[in-house]
Amino acid sequence: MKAALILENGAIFYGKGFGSIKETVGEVVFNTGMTGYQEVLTDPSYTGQIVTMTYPLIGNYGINLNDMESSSPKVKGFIVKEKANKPNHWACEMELEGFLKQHSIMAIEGIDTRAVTRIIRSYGTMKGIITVRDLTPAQIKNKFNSFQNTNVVEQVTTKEIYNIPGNGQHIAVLDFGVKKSILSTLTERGCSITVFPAFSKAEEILNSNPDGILLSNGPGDPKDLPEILKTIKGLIGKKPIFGICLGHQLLALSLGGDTEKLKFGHRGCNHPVKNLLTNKIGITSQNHGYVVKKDSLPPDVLVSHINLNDQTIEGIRHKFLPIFSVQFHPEASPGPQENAYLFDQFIQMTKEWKKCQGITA
Ligand SMILES: NC(=O)CC[C@H](N)C(=O)O
Repeated sequence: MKAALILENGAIFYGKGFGSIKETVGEVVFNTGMTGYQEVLTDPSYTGQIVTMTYPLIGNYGINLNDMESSSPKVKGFIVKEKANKPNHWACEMELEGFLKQHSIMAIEGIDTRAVTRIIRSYGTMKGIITVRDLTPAQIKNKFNSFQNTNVVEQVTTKEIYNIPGNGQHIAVLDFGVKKSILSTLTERGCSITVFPAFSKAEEILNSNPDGILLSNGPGDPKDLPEILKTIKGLIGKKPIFGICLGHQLLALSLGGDTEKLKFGHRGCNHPVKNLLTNKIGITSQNHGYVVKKDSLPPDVLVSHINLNDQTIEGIRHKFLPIFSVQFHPEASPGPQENAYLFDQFIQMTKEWKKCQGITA
């Protein structure tokens, strides 16, 4: 069925609708990964966003239940150049189209996604509509005006506390839309995990007596979450803390720093990041539209990592407290796994902290 992608700057691209045919509006962002579309679709941090993949062939290895980053796709829409109709992979359990249909996600194929990307790179991230109707200019304007990407963390956080057993360190994960691979990376290291809803109080989290606290990734603007900042302020100095992506941004805000929106964000699998403490460069997986503002951090917090493409802040570390965070995704999925050492550092930090507290590990 003929469908159109309408961008906020007036550009219209025509293609073919697939998945669940229904109108959708969201923030259009591009991802430059050559593979990993399933992890992208199911990463809760994309809630409210229409994702366009720059790589021109999507769906060629199908969908498998192992690579889900959450129980269902979270994107608001999906834009591809060519949808592969006959996936081929030993692990393939389903086709992309059926998967999107099953979960009511509208997608469009036949779009020059690199042209869309060039528009976003020039004008900045903007809203978009995927539709099969002929909308009038007034209808388009209305659709754009009525879409705001707010209250997204509450859509994806767990409603209930739950535990994942393990024999190692006890980690409390504050779930702002946590990716499954963050939990599995901790599980692989033997951790016992308690996952808390995003709006839990600091007291509740501390009462579970964790060895460390992980602030997860998640969708939306960190400044929309003042309640969570209050919680994090109540955790700082009490336990070791590790923040990832939204968790990193929230941590920076809680420590007195500031965040801002990037022109078009970082989403892909090959962003070079320099660890300023070791001088080593890692290739990282990324998905973020906001960033910690340069020179906004208080004197007791240092910048530990920077992005070598645009020199933005990619990691911070407290000078005295066992607290650090990164903007990129050390759990990868999709992307290179060479940054998983950060999980080991965090676990080591929780052990040392315990010793300093005079508690035998
Ligand atoms: N992956 C994430 O946690 C994203 C963080 C935040 N929503 C951003 O876009 O910057």
